Amino acid sequence: MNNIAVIGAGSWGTALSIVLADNDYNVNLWARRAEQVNEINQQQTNSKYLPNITLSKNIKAFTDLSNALENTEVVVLVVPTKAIRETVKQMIDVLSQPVTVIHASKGIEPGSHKRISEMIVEEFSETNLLRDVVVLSGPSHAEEVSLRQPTTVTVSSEQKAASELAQDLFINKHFRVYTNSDLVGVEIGGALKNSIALVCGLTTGLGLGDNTKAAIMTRGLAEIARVGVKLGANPLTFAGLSGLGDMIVTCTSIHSRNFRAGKMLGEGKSLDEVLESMGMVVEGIRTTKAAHELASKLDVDMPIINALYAVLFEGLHPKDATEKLMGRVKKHEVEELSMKFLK
Ligand SMILES: NC(=O)C1=CN([C@@H]2O[C@H](COP(=O)(O)OP(=O)(O)OC[C@H]3O[C@@H](n4cnc5c(N)ncnc54)[C@H](O)[C@@H]3O)[C@@H](O)[C@H]2O)C=CC1
Ligand SMILES: O=C(CO)COP(=O)(O)O
Repeated sequence: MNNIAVIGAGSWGTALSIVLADNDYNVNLWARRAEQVNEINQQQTNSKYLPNITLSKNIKAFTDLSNALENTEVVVLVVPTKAIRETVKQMIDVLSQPVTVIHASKGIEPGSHKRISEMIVEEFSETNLLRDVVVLSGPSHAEEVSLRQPTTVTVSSEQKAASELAQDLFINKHFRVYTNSDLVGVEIGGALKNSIALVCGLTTGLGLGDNTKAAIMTRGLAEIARVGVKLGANPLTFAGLSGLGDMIVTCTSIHSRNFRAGKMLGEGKSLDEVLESMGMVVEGIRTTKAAHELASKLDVDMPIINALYAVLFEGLHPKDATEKLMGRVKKHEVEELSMKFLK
């Protein structure tokens, strides 16, 4: 198998294409806009998403999905969470062979509270076109992966062989890939850290410092672990690359769109102004809706996520949200967590 389709030519789809091309695969990269496809094929650049990076000639771009999916057994799906279902539907319309789908998106669907692998399986359910579904997640900003800086990620699937296949496809001397059998934990950690990065950005925008950021990251991870364990995740996954690792990178990196969006909100910009100026997906906004609903449905204590929801969608001022969080009733730290895990 030499052809791999990468569906979604934003920053992350393009960076993953670079890894696969470095590993000698022919990459069929699908993008929606013809000018972007022409730029990739003629100039070997994708300047809106990864400026100053030259792409390998092994990466060929297509606007036609059926051309991109031709002769491929593996599809790497990297569109924003809100586009997962419609993109999978379009893939099903043109696929003539079963495929393994490796998704690398991070989010949860509001309303259904489905993880991305669940949405993919649901959309394929009436067909015999899905072999396996795998998630690839971890601390990995596209900007640094495209510069071949040392990066580590996790792949997870309900099928061990499928996660090992994904590991073999992507691993190289710059990009180290671990397997983890906890699909729920890997997807939940990757999705919810985006909300926590928005909060870290918000407090930074308010002029607060590193103590506050460390508090949000640590207590945010406790919230993620609580809801993840209720959904069946292994608590140890949250101490790994797709949990703590991704929390650190997203809450501290200048590359994080979620952190940058939160910072602008903290500085007083409106949500609409922020989203307009980003021009790239800020997954944490939509995922916060889903997480807020999940917390209430599963009766899980998620004070930081709920405060963020109130700031984003109910007009609560971030300063009032901070005061509210700090004025909560006294709690134990470790006992509280371990009790929940043991339940
Ligand atoms: N950028 C990064 O460093 C990383 C991103 N991710 C995740 O990867 C996913 C994609 O993110 P990026 O590539 O960064 O986003 P991006 O904003 O750079 O690009 C998004 C791409 O999706 C396309 N798109 C937007 N709406 C679409 C639709 N309705 N149908 C089909 N395509 C559509 C856009 O044209 C664009 O090519 C997100 O879930 C993100 O959380 C995960 C790890 C790292
Ligand atoms: O998931 C990411 C890095 O691992 C990307 O985070 P942002 O979407 O906030 O840039």
